[in-house]
Amino acid sequence: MLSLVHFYGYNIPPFSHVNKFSPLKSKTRAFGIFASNKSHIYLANMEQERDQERSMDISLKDLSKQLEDFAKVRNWEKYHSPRNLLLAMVGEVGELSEIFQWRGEVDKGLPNWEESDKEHLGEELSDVLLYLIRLADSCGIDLGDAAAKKILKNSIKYPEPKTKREFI
Ligand SMILES: Nc1ccn([C@H]2C[C@H](O)[C@@H](COP(=O)(O)OP(=O)(O)OP(=O)(O)O)O2)c(=O)n1
Repeated sequence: MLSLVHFYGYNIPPFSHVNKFSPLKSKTRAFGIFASNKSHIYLANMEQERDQERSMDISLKDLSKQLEDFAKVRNWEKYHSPRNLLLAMVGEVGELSEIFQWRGEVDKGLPNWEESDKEHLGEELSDVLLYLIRLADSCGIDLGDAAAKKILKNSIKYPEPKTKREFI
């Protein structure tokens, strides 16, 4: 994947590279690109498919590995202590809150928001998630496992309503 990406001069930001890319599919796509005059259409389709694959298949473990590599190659592991990561995450929660600050109540789906504001929101949500994953890793906590267990615990603490009346 990287060679294909580099060949076309794509500038891939650190967190958008995901390992879930089928070599078979990428070969098929590469052949499509070279075999056709309409290479820009194939390239656009390839980019779109890659976006879909990214959002569908990514797991906490994928993200955790990418974050580990990101810190390792920059020699940032020494800074990624539990306390520093917690503070960084809280800072990002502050940046996330600023997006909602002074807007009043916001409808679900954010129907009246500019696309650029939604993109910004996605970035700040990601920063919080990424630091959270890194924090959990730095504490030796398997976040996926812990979250699944917590959902189970919540369901025992707050059982499903048995009657419609209880549902309210
Ligand atoms: N020591 C660091 C610094 C950054 N990051 C990563 C995790 C976050 O996803 C993102 C945070 O980067 P910035 O501190 O530049 O924060 P923002 O992206 O929010 O930029 P800004 O505060 O300028 O809006 O980069 C990291 O892992 N470790």
